[in-house]
Amino acid sequence: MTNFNLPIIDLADSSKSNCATLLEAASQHGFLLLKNHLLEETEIDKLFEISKQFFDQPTEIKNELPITTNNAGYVAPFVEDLQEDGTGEGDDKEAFNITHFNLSNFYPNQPLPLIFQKNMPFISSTLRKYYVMLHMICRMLAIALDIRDNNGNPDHEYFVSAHALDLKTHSTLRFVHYNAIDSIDSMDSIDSNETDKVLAGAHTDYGSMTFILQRPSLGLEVFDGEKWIEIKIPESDNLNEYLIVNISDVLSFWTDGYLKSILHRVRTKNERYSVVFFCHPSDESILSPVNSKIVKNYNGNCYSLDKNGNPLTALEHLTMRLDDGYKRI
Ligand SMILES: O=C(O)CCC(=O)C(=O)O
Ligand SMILES: [Fe+2]
Repeated sequence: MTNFNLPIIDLADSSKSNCATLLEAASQHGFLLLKNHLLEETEIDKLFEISKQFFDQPTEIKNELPITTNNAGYVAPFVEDLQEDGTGEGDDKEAFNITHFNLSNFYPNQPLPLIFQKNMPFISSTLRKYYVMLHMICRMLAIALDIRDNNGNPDHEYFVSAHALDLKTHSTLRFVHYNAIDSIDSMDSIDSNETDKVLAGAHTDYGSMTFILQRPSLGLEVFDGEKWIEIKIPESDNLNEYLIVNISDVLSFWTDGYLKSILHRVRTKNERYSVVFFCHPSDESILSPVNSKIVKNYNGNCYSLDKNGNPLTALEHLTMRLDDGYKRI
């Protein structure tokens, strides 16, 4: 399988030329690596510790708060099927979703297992940092796209405003655990030439952008239109140097497809943990293309309409995608 070195974007550099570099990465590849991001090594370690503590528990305990139709709680193996083309058998992974945040204090309005409850002050402080990074990236993209308001004046806060902290959103923090393949019973179903197995089916993400942390650093693959490509993270002494960012559906709709929401999946035989933060704009955000010359000239015709021909809201799009992914609940 081909490897792919993701473009690296320095979050500490807000110069106009770096905004343009970010836009190019987001429009060419849809996946990128952030360096000089805001998460400390100790924080990332702690997120994975909390995750392991939760998933190490017996199934009955994990299942005390099963996933709800509005995406909160524990996702047992095979409950979710991310594979978009309908050929999937369900994902052999388990996850816990924390969602419905009150963005003024980053506490969720959902019942939580004890392990997450105990660590909520820490988790909230991490979420606050994710939002700072989200806003920085939103602003850089808007500058590079040179978004204008109705009067033709620069509106470089357009994406930031859609993610304002006083709005209702479905941003979601997800802890995911993939089993090692030799502990999976269904070895027969694995192609004899293949040592790895798809553990999260091919899909695009539903929000505006996604931040991904993974341990170990392998298993993520993106589809380049013809073939699957394994994402390679550059060797570094510092395990936490890079944070993966994945441009998702909402930013793609807002830019008429100029920014790419790329099909991706997880395929590995190793035990793997990931901590994924799905950023969503306010539920009411309209998913129609922004006022930008670059977007107009691109003319991608790439956004969804409802049955009356109106652009979808972020919540309508999310609800549609969740219904599709959780056929089993
Ligand atoms: O586990 C990962 O690294 C990413 C999983 C994923 O793509 C998703 O849950 O949307
Ligand atoms: Fe994803």
